Amino acid sequence: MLPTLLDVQASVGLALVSHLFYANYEPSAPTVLAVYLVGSLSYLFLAATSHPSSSPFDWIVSLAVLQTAYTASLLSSIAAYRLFFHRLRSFKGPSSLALSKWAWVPTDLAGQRPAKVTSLHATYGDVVRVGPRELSINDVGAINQILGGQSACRKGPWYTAAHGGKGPRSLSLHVTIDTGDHRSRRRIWDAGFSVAALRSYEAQLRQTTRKLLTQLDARTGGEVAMDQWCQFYAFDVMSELGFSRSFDLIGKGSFSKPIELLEGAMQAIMVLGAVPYLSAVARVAPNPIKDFEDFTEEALRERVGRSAEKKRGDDDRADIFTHLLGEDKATGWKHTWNELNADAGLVVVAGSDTTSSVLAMVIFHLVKHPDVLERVRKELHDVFGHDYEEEEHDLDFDKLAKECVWLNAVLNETMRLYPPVASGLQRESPSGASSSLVLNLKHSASTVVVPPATILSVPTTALHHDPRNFSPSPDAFRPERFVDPSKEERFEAAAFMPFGYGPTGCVGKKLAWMEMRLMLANFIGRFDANFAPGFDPEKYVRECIKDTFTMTRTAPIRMVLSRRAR
Ligand code: HEM
Repeated sequence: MLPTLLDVQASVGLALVSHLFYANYEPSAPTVLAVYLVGSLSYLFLAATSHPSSSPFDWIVSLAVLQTAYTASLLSSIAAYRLFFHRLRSFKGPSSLALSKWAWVPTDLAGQRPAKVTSLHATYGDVVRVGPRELSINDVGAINQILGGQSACRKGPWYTAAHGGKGPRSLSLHVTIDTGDHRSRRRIWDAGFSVAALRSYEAQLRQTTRKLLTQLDARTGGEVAMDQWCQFYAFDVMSELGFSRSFDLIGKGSFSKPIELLEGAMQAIMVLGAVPYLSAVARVAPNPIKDFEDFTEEALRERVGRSAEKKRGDDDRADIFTHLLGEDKATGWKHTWNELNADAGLVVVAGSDTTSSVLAMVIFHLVKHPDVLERVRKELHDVFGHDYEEEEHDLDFDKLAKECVWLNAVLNETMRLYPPVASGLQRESPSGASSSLVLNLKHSASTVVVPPATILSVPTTALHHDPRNFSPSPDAFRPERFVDPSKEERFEAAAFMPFGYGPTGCVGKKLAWMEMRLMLANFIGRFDANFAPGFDPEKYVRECIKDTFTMTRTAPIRMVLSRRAR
């Protein structure tokens, strides 16, 4: 028994009807699978009742023919629609990306999305179609309109995919899409990073910095994986300031298993975020970061258990959870257990990979540019006196921020060259039929009309490396551009956005700055550093830096430290 021509035509017709339906009500992966399953079982039932003399093998062959006709027609119809009829059809970009976001998977697996987006803008211009319904806008004028407080855009489907299908009141702040909910929660978070809160973290920050220096001291003369020590430092800081409990990676001098798992899983999050269908499938697979989640949940449980001691004043250390366990005074919003749990993971992830990447890369660049290192060191001596590198010398946070211009410039320049969150942050324009968004582009002095329900991003790396924003030599490490921007050919301050922008921008920015300045100033004072024998910095930059939403490295930055003579 083979299907008749009429059967095949019916399959093709059904595919076209499905496409019409799918175009209006974008289905989830389980819905698509359910349609296939129900359709197939119904066909088998019909075949069995109308052709009882044929064998089950014949019915299955017949079903396979019809399924192939259905799938091929559905995919062809979707492809033709996306290329020739879609509301974004007039925007330039590679056809592969207009057809499907699956085309991003090889690039994301290689961790090269920021470089690829930058090269797409060089080829196609400032507005590029980078997905069936997605545009990348490489223009400083679009930042406020897409990410700013007045923007009608909200977080895009990447964030839904990244939260792995958790229900409402179970999400972390970062993946909370509803703007009202985000605002209430953000106010609670903001309290944890207020001036007073940051002051209360200073002593702990100094203590962790001392611990790091002591451990590095013990390793002078031998080889150290400098980037990993920066990670140990940042993870310990976040566990201590997050939950008043140390992961103690610095003490152990190695990663614990949950943190290692987390690092491995970041790439998966990047790929799954690009292709939401994949994330639906991944949801039924074993959770790769279960150990990490159990670990942060356990830390949270212990922390909540200690709340009573803190209230009694037996433990007066303040931490970020002191604030997250409170409520928003304006709306009375109080976090659920699942939200607190998700935020426990967020504290660790958001605060660690980012800060550690900047520290690793700034030390890398200072070793590569000894003249700049000397400049920073001289300034530290001028500000703090010649004995500032003495042990236990507590550097003043305000002086580090306000008087150490070169120290701040090298950190800024590192974040310009290697923003730790390197790809554009995804937002979605409103979906109502009359909700087109008109963006005013600065460089081309033109406007672009963005159709409703378009996914948008402003590509951070492309902006940071654009000669129209930073000149001369936008790809070179030139911290002097931040020392005196007025002397630069081009310095577009608004195009520098390593911490994101607007109401969803980085809540931990000030803490990150305190941590980075303190660690770097102390490190520079105490150690001379060289690349380890055989380490090739040029090759390292070319081959070992990957974007997995936050920056990761595929090999250690090998250095040899020596203690500076007093
Ligand atoms: C150099 C260090 C850091 C950089 C470059 C950085 C960068 C960013 C960026 C670009 C965003 C926006 C992400 C988005 O819109 O999807 C963000 C958000 C966030 N960051 Fe940071 N970050 C850093 C350090 C920290 C630290 C130390 C913390 C402390 C916990 C932190 C906590 C957060 C949180 C909670 C969010 C989500 C904010 C929200 O959705 O309202 N970050 N960060």
